[in-house]
This record gives sequence, structure tokens and C-alpha cells, in this order.
Amino acid sequence: MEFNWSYLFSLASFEDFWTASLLVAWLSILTWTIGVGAGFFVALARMYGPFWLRQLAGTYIWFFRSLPLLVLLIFVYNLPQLVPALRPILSNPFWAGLIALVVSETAYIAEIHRGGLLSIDKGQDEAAHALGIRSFGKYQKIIVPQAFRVALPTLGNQFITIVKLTSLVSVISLAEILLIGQRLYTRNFLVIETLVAVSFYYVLIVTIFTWVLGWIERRMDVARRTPGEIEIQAPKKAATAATSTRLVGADAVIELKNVTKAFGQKTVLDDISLDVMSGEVVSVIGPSGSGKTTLIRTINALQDIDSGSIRFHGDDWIDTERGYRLVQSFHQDVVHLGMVFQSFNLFPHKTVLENIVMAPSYHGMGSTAELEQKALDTLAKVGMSVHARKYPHQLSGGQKQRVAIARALAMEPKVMLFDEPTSALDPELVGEVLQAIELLASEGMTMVIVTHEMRFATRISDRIVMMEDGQMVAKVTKEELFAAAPDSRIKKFMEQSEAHG
Ligand SMILES: Nc1ncnc2c1ncn2[C@@H]1O[C@H](COP(=O)(O)OP(=O)(O)OP(=O)(O)O)[C@@H](O)[C@H]1O
Repeated sequence: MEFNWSYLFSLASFEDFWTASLLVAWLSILTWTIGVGAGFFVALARMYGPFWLRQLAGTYIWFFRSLPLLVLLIFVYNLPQLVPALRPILSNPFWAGLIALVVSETAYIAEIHRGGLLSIDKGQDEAAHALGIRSFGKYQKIIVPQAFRVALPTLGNQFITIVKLTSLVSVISLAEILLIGQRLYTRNFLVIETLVAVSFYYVLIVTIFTWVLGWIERRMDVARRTPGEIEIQAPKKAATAATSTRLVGADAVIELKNVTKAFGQKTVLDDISLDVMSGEVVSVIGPSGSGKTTLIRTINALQDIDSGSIRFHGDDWIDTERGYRLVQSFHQDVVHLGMVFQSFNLFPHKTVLENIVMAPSYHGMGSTAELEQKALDTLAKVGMSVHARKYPHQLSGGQKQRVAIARALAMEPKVMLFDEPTSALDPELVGEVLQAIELLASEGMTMVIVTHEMRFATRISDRIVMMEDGQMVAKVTKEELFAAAPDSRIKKFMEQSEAHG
């Protein structure tokens, strides 16, 4: 038997195949789009829901991934036998097929989203918390765009799977590509030629959508973007620390009282009390693992405490009398505590300017134009305005940290918290970050700085506190430090640290 080429070529213009191809494309797009939306909520329910919802989402995923699609299709199509009211919808093979495909695919897509969500660094969440960006805004602006970018290749792959799975809908008589082919070869017995044509139409659809998905992926890939041009005039050089005009006030801005925190058996903060006065710069030093980072993170509730209390600006802020409790206005007021993290925690999918404008815009602090101008002014202050249109991956570590400082400053905080701001930097980049911090100190900003930079701590601080094994073993002013005996704990520690640094 000869291969019938002319018959095959005639199928390229067979209208029923083109109609069926459009139907397959439409069914696949609908299934994928609804599945991507529904799957996201199932993933969120599975990860963050209350216990019963997590169980429910887990059971849904387990059940519909176990059930063969063919069984589900036939079940859904025949459901009107049990529930006649569903007949108007489910007796239509397109709707029955769509519902079965969506129910099944949502289970797979939920797991893809879960992978995307799990890949997002915890630091992104912490940065959102510190900037007062709450759940919905956090997901909308920070987590979902990044998680979606990570999940996109796998989601694209799932789309291809869906296109091919639509061929199963032929069992409930949907006139899709395979069914058109079957109808032809049962009449003319040209099975091979007809199946070649069927394959051609599937390959064509998959090729077009692979190209479209690839294009979307490339568009979302910030690593491919070239730094944008900056229209503003670059300042000749970064602002430098002015002669200090700083005065330490008599009012405490932050008051920690008998704060304790244990991780399991290990007490990491042991009855810590500390007042930070307005305009004061307090550096927290101490050996690795002594509890410095834990301490600073308790102030803006990135870390909970077991007992004790924290007051902010003379008002209740965090207490533990009836369990760990934040004051009601916590999330509005946390923005007054700017935080700079050791690992920067910039938003990688946003430009430098967008990183800075995001929180003020979320809090409605002005029009976009006003906020951008303010952001550029703040960037100029840390010597970063020329880089405003770059993405974080296009910056050095020191530049990233200066942007992180500008991002915190954009919320016009009353206090700045620095958690080892130079620890992740190469030695040659440390200076530029310290200079930016020093400038803030000279302007009278109240600051708490966890640092290993002893010389810097001595130069900039009004007070230095030393942690050791969860206890505050020294709390000295600069004068007391100079006057301290050479064999005092704090002086010895500082000397040893400098020698190793
Ligand atoms: N989430 C956590 N779960 C369990 N243990 C923790 C957690 N966070 C910190 N720790 C432990 O608490 C102790 C203090 O950690 P912390 O990060 O506060 O120390 P540090 O003084 O800042 O150290 P370094 O200078 O090395 O950053 C360490 O022993 C650490 O392992």
C-alpha cells in the first residue's frame, strides 16, 4: 500500500481540522488560565491555611493527581444521570471537558506554584514586614511576581501537556483534532496519512504556544534587561558626613524591659533591658552567636519574645503579659523603624527606583512623580542616583546595601535598625556603606547598629553594648569605653576583634 501524499496535503486545508485546532487552543488556554488562578489559591491554602484548610488542599491535590483524567472526563460527562440539574452544562462536551481538565490540572498546577512560592527567599517577606507592606500587597507586589517567574517554565510545560490531554476529550465526543481524524480514517482507511495530519496540527499548536511562552519568559527575565538610562543629573560625588550636629535627647525612643527569648533549651536573650534615647546611636557588639541579631529583630517583631516588653516612643509596642502581643497600630507604625538587613533583601524584580518607591506608594505618601523625585534625592544622598534604573543584580554588594539604606529612609523612619550591614560585603566595599551610615548619624538619626566593625562602632556610637551568651555584659558610653581598664571584657573583645579583622 502506497503513502497517499496528495490526500495528506489536502488535509492541510481541511476546514474541520482548522476549526478543531482553534477549539483545542481555546480549551487549552481556558484550562491553563483557570488552573493557574485556582492552583495558586490551592497552593496558598496548602502552605499557609489553617490546619483544616491545609488538609483539605492536600487531599484535593492527592486525589485528583491519583485519578486518571479519562475516568474523570467520563464521570463529569455522565454526572447529569445523578444530578439532572447539571444537564444543560455537562451535556455539552466542551464544558464537561473544560471542567474535568480544570479540576485535574488545578491539582498539578498547585504543586508547581508551591515550588515557586517555596523558592522565594524569606528575606523578601522580612523586607515587606519591615516596610509595613501587609499580606495582600506583599503577595501582589513582591511574592507572586517572583514566584510566577520561577514557576513559568514549568507552567509552560504544563500548558503543552494540557494541549495533548485535550485529545482525551474525544471520548465524550468533542470534535477536537483526534476525533476529526478518527472520523476520516474510519471512512477512507488512510490511517497513517490522517494521523500524520493530526500530528501536524498538534505540533503546530504546541510550537506557536512554545514561542509565545518563551517570549513571555524572556520579557519577565530581569537578568536580560540592560540598565535603563537615567535622565537626572548625577551628583558630582556622594554626600559626605557633615560635622555632627547631633544631640542625644532625654526621651527614650525604644525601651526593652526584661526581654527573654529561648530557642528550645538555648536561651538566646537572657533578661535584656535597654533604652535607646532620641538621637542616640547604639552599637551592639559581641561574639558570633551571642544574640545580637536576635535582639535587634525583636524590636520590629521579626523575632517574637518569650517574656518582657518593648515600648516605642513611650507607647506600648510589644508585650507578653497575656501571650506575645503586638499593639493594634503595629503594622501602621512599624514603618517608623527602618531596617537594613545583612543580605540587603532588595526586591530583585524591581529597579532601584521601584524598590524605593514601592513602600511609600503602597502607604499613599504622595503621587508617583513626587515619590520618584524624593527617591532620587534619597539615592543621591547615598551616592546611588546614577544607578536608579538598574536592577539589583546589576549592582555591587556595597551599592545594593546603599540602596537598601535609601529604601528604608524613603519611609522617613524615626529610628534606623542595622543588622550587620557590612558582614556580607567584600572588605573594599565596607567603607562606602559605613560612610552612608555615618552621614545619617551626623544628621541626628536614632540608630541601633549590630556590627563587627569595632573602629566604626567606637567612632560613631554614643553607647556600645556588648552581648555574650544571650546576656548584655557591658553597656558603656564612648567616654566610659575610653576610661575602661585595658583588661575589661569589652576592651579585650574589641581589641581581639580588631586584630582578627
Ligand atoms: N530561628 C532560630 N531557631 C533556632 N536557633 C536560632 C534561631 N535564630 C538564632 N538562633 C540561635 O540563636 C543564637 C544567637 O543567634 P544570633 O543570630 O542572634 O547571634 P549573633 O550574635 O547575631 O551572631 P552573628 O554575629 O554570628 O550573626 C545562635 O546560637 C543561633 O544559632
